[in-house]
Amino acid sequence: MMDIRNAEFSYNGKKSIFRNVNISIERGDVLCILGPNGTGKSTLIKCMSSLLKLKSGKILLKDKNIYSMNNTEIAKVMGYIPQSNNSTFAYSVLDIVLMGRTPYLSITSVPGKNDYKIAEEALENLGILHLKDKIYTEISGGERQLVLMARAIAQRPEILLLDEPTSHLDFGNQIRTLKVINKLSKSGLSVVMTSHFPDHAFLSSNKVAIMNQGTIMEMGDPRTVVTEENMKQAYGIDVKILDVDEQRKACIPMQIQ
Ligand SMILES: Nc1ncnc2c1ncn2[C@@H]1O[C@H](COP(=O)(O)OP(=O)(O)OP(=O)(O)O)[C@@H](O)[C@H]1O
Repeated sequence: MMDIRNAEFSYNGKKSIFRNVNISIERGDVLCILGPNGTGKSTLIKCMSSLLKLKSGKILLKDKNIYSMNNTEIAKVMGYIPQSNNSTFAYSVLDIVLMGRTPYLSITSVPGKNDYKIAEEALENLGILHLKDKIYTEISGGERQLVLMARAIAQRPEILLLDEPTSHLDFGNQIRTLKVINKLSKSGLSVVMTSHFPDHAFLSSNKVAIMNQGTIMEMGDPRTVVTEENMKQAYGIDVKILDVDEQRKACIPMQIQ
């Protein structure tokens, strides 16, 4: 679905934010990118979305160089939700979600019955159909995050890039969002998300990458990558990884002195 080969990026042409990044994302993969503040997770996701151009290396989306594709071509395959979610215009929630259908409309056409159905289904899946007539700028930050997720789902992409999708969400909505990601990945959607919560890697991902000091420190199955040693190396803190049950693990910070 997506291949990142030997990627290097720099904002000013001099100091690299990251280098030697190699990632392969298959159909149905959920890749969770962990790592300390400022290590380049959002920058990498922006490169994957084509918003930022690599200094060197390649990003292939379904075997095509992403930088040779136009926006509509990309939008038919990829959804991207950035970290910040501001809007200046007083659109309704339903209008915002309908924007996800734009790649499928011609310049002169308006959304049809089927587009409304898809948009309402996306809102319902995330448990926020009741917000559909509210004004986007008048709902909470967490609700906005869910609305943008609904918009990306309504876009029916094959790969979804989510920059900290749970950062503004309450505990219930964090779990609900991870469940939706799980469900969508089972039907073939590939997801790349950044997170500050190692537990989310256990809950939702089949792959995890730890970004540290400008490169991918380790990548693979969450159980082998999210270890006490790697958490210490990446974040400089002691944690205990506990078996919660046979299926699940939890990453618990050690006592704060
Ligand atoms: N527009 C920009 N111009 C120059 N440098 C930038 C720009 N945006 C980010 N950076 C720098 O790039 C580095 C990586 O930032 P980035 O936002 O990708 O990190 P991150 O891992 O996503 O951090 P966080 O977890 O805090 O969101 C930081 O040192 C940051 O200061």
